[in-house]
Amino acid sequence: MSKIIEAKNITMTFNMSSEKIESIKEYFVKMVKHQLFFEEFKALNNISFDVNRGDVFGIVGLNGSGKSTLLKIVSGILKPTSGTIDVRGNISPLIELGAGFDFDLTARENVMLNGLVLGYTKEHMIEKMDEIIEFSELQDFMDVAVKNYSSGMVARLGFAIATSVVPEILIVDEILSVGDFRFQEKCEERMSKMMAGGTTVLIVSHSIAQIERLCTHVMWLEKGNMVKIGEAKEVCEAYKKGN
Ligand SMILES: Nc1ncnc2c1ncn2[C@@H]1O[C@H](COP(=O)(O)OP(=O)(O)OP(=O)(O)O)[C@@H](O)[C@H]1O
Repeated sequence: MSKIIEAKNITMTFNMSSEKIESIKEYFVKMVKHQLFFEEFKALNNISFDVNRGDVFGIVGLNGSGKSTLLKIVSGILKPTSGTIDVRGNISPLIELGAGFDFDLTARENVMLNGLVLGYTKEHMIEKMDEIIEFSELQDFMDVAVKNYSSGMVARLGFAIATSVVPEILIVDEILSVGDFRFQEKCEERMSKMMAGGTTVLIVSHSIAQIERLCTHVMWLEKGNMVKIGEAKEVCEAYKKGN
C-alpha cells in the first residue's frame, strides 16, 4: 500500500505568556524593555505515523490533547517546531467550524472568497455555486451575513464548499458533531462515496461511535503524546477503557 502521509517525529511547541498582560500598551512597553517572558508548551511530542492511500484515519483524545494541532500541521496551516511531514496528494481545505470564513460577508460571498483563496477561478465557483447551495440546503440564507448563522449552518456551508471538489485527502475537524443527525447522515454518505473513490480521510471527532463506524485506523493522543495507534476497533476499545 502506498503512503500518502508520512509524519516523522513531529513536535509542536507554543509560547505561552507566563504572566497576565492587561493591555496592548503594557505588552509593547514590556516588549521594548525586554520584560516579556514566555513558557514553552508542548502541544505535540515526537509524533510519528503513516497514513496509506484510501485509509480513513481517525484521531481521538480528550480536550486539548493536540488533535486539531496535528490536523493543522498535516494541512500545512502550522509548521511543526521539529520533525517532518510529507503529504503526497492535494488536500481539501481544513473543515473546521468557521475556518476561512469572513463572518461579515454573506454565504454567497464566502463561497466565492473561499474558492478564490483555494485557487479556483471565479467561473469555476459560479459553476459550483448551485451544487453547494443545494447540498447545504441554505437556499433561503445565501444572502445573509454568516455572523447570523447558527453553528450548524456554518458547518453545512463549510462541508459543502470543502467537498465541492473531490480532494485526494479530506480533512474533517469535529464539524460533524454540530450538525443535526440528518446533516450528519448526508455528510457521511458523501464521505463514503469519496472513500469508495479512493479519497483518504483524516477525521477528528469526540463521537467514538462515529469514529468506529467510519475509520479504518485510529490514533489516540493524550496531552500531546501518542498513546496508541492501529486498527480502529482495537484503539477505540482501549480508549473507551482508558488503557
Ligand atoms: N496557537 C496556539 N497558541 C498557544 N497554544 C495553543 C495554540 N493552539 C493550540 N494550543 C494549545 O495546544 C493544546 C492542544 O490544542 P488542540 O486544539 O490541538 O487540542 P484538541 O485535542 O483539538 O482539543 P479539543 O478536543 O478541545 O478540540 C491546547 O492546550 C491548546 O491550548
